[in-house]
Amino acid sequence: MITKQLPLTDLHRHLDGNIRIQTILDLGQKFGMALPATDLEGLRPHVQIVEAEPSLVAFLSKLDWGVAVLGDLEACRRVAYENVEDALNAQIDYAELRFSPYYMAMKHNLPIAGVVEAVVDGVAAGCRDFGIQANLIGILSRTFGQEACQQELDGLLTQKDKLVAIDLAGDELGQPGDRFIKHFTQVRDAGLRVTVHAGEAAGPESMWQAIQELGAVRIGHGVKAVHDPKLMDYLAANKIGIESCLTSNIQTSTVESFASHPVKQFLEHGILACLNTDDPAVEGIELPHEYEVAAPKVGLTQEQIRQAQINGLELAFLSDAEKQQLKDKATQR
Ligand SMILES: O=c1[nH]cnc2c1ncn2[C@@H]1O[C@H](CO)[C@@H](O)[C@H]1O
Ligand SMILES: [Zn+2]
Repeated sequence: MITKQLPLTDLHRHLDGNIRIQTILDLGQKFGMALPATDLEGLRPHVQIVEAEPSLVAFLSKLDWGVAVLGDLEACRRVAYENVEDALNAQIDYAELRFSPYYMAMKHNLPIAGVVEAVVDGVAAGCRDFGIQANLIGILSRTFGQEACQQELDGLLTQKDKLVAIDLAGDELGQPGDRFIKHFTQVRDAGLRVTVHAGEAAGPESMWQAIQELGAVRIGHGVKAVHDPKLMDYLAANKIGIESCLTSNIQTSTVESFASHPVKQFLEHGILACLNTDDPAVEGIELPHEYEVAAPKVGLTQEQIRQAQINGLELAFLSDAEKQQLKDKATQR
C-alpha cells in the first residue's frame, strides 16, 4: 500500500516509454503515418507488453512506435506535457522523468537540441497546469553506439541547467559501459549526477563499472547485485540507490517471477531501494499497481513497502529543503 502521509516518488520513469496509445494514433494520423492498426485495441499489442518478452531488447522494441510518430517538436512537447498529467493521475507527488532525445529525434530527423528544448518546455507547462513537481534526466541510448551518444550528450548539455542527471539506457549486453567513460567524464564536469541502467541484462560487473568508472550514484534495476555479496555490502555502505522496477523486470525476463525478485533482499540488507514504473504505458501498469499488486507479490511486508517509499524521497535528486516541502505537503493530507 501507498502511505498517503508520505510523498510518493517515481524516480525511474521513461517519458518516451510512456506515450499514450491514443496519442500514438492521433500523431500517426496527423503525420500521415501508416500504423499497424487504426484503433486502440488493434494497436495495443504492438505498443504494449501482452506477455513477458524473451529479453530486454525484445521488450525495448515495444517503445519504437511511440517515438516513430514524433513528427515534429510540438509532438515531443505534447508527449512531455501528457506525461506530467499521467504522473498526477498516478498519485505521484514528485517524478524524475527521463528521456532519450536521440531516440525521439531519430525517425523524423528532428534536431536533438530542439527535442530537448521541447521536452523541457512541455514538462514545465505540465508542472504548472497539474501542480506536481518533476525533474528531468537525460538519457544516452547506448543501443546506437558511442558516436550517437556523443551527439545525444551534446544536445542534452545545451539545456544542462534544466536537467538533474544523465542516465545510460538501452542494450546493456551489446554496448557495455566501458564504451561510455568519456561521455560520463563530460557529464560530471557539467555538474550533473549520474544514474545508470546496470545489472539488468548484464551481471554485477556492469554495476561495479557504472559506479567506479561512470560515477553512478544510483543504479537502475541492479537486480544482479544479489550474486555479489561484496557489491551488496558496498551499495548499503555507500548509499548507492537501487531504482527497482518490478513489473518491468518480469516483462523483460530479467527476473523469473515476482516471488524471486531481489528487492526484498536489498531492503533486508539495508540498501536504499525504491519502487518505480520504468515504462508505464508500454507495461500497461502505473505506480499504484507496483505498490499495491507487484510489491505484495514479491513478498514485501507493509513495513518494507513503506521503507521503499521513504527511500524514494531520500534518493531523489532534490535539495533537503525541497524534500522537506514535499514531506510537509504529504503530512497535511
Ligand atoms: O528497462 C529498460 N532498460 C534499459 N533501457 C530502457 C528500458 N526502458 C527503456 N529503455 C531505453 O531508454 C530509452 C528511452 O528512454 C531507449 O534507449 C530505450 O531503449
Ligand atoms: Zn529504465
